[in-house]
Amino acid sequence: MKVSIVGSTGYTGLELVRLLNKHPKVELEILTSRSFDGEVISDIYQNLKGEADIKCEALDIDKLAESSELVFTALPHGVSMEVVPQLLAKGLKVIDLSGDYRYDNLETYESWYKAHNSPELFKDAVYGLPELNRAEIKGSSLVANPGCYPTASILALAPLVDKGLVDLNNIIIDAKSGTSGAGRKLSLGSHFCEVNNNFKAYKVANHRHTSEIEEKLGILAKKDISLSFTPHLLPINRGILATVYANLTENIDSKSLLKHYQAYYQDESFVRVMDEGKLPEIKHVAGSNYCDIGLTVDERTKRVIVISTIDNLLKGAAGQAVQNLNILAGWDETLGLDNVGLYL
Ligand SMILES: NC(=O)C1=CN([C@@H]2O[C@H](COP(=O)(O)OP(=O)(O)OC[C@H]3O[C@@H](n4cnc5c(N)ncnc54)[C@H](OP(=O)(O)O)[C@@H]3O)[C@@H](O)[C@H]2O)C=CC1
Ligand SMILES: CC(=O)N[C@@H](CCC(=O)OP(=O)(O)O)C(=O)O
Repeated sequence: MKVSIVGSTGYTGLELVRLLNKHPKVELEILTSRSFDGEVISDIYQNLKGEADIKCEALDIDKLAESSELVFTALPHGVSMEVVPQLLAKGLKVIDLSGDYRYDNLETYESWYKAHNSPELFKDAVYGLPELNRAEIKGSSLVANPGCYPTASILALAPLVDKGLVDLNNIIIDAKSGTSGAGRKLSLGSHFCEVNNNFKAYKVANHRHTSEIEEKLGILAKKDISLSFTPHLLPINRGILATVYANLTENIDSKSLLKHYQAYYQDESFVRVMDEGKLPEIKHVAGSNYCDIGLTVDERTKRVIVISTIDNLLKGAAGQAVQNLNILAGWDETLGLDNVGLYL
C-alpha cells in the first residue's frame, strides 16, 4: 500500500518513518514538513541514513491524493483538523495521531480543547484502540489514534470497568511520562535543566486526557465516569508508567483478578499480563509496541492497584497507528511491529 506522512519531522513522525520504512506491505511515498521542506529526512534524523533517504516536501493535498491510498497525520491538535477533512474529501484514508477526532461528544472536545471546525466527521471517526474497537477499525476511513496516557490507562482499567468490578466514581490514575511525550518543539518546561534530576506533576485536575479516558471507559461501562488523573514528567526520553487505584465492588483476590485479566487479553498480541508477583517496568516495553499490565489487590483496603507501562511513542502513538493500519488493511496485526523492548 502507498502511504504518506504529514508532519513527518516530529517525534511521532520520526517513529512512523522508522516503522513504515521496514513494513513489508508499505511503500513510503511523501513525507511532508513546513520547517524542513526540501531536506532529506535522514539528514534531519541521521539514524535513518541509508535506510530512508526521502526528501521532505511542503503539504500538497492533490499530490498526496495522486500518490497515496492512506495518510498518517502526525500534527498538533487543532492543526490536524485543518488538514484531515481535505484528505478525506480526496478519498484518502487517514490515521490521525492528534486528539482532534478522538471524541464522540463535541461538547466534551470543545470544553477541553477549543472550537472544532469539522464535528460532522466525529460519527465516521473510529477510536483506534484495537483491544476495544478492532471490528470498527477494520474498513474505516478515519482512525483517531488514542493519546498516550489514555492508552496506558484504558488498557489498565478496561477489564475492571467492562465487568463492573470497581466503583466507577473513585478511580485514581497516577501516570508518569518520559519527555518525548511533549513532542520535539522547544518549550521551557521540557528543556534539559528543567527535566533532568527532577520529577514533577503538571496540569493537576485539568489535563485534557482526563476527558478522553472518562469518555472511552464510560462507553465501555455504559455509565458516566468521573475520575482523577494526574500526569507527571519523568527525566527519561520514552515510556509511560500508570498506577491506577480503584475500589473493588466485590471480594476478589489478586490471583483471580489476574486470571480475569489474562482471559480478557488472551487474544491480544500487544498486551502482556504479568504473572502474580511480577510488575511491569518501562524498560521492558521501551522500543516495543507492548503494553504490560500487572496488579495487586490490597486486601486491607479492598482496593486494586493496577500498573501498566507502554512506550509513549510506540503503543502510545506510532506503533499503535501502524497496528491500526494493519487492521484497517486486513493484514496480520503484528506486521512491522516485531521489536522486543530495548531493556537497556
Ligand atoms: N509524542 C508523543 O508521545 C505522542 C504524541 N501524540 C500526538 O501526535 C501528534 C504529533 O506529536 P509529536 O510528533 O510528538 O509532536 P512534534 O511537536 O514532535 O511534531 C509535530 C510536527 O507537526 C508539524 N507542525 C507543527 N505545527 C504545525 C502547524 N501549525 N502546521 C503544520 N505543521 C505543523 C511540525 O513539523 P514541521 O514544522 O516540520 O512541519 C512538527 O514537527 C500530536 O497531536 C501529539 O499530541 C500522541 C500520542 C503520543
Ligand atoms: C509528557 C507530555 O507532555 N505529554 C503530553 C501528552 C502527549 C499526547 O499523547 O497527547 P495527545 O496525543 O493527546 O496530544 C501532554 O501531557 O500533553
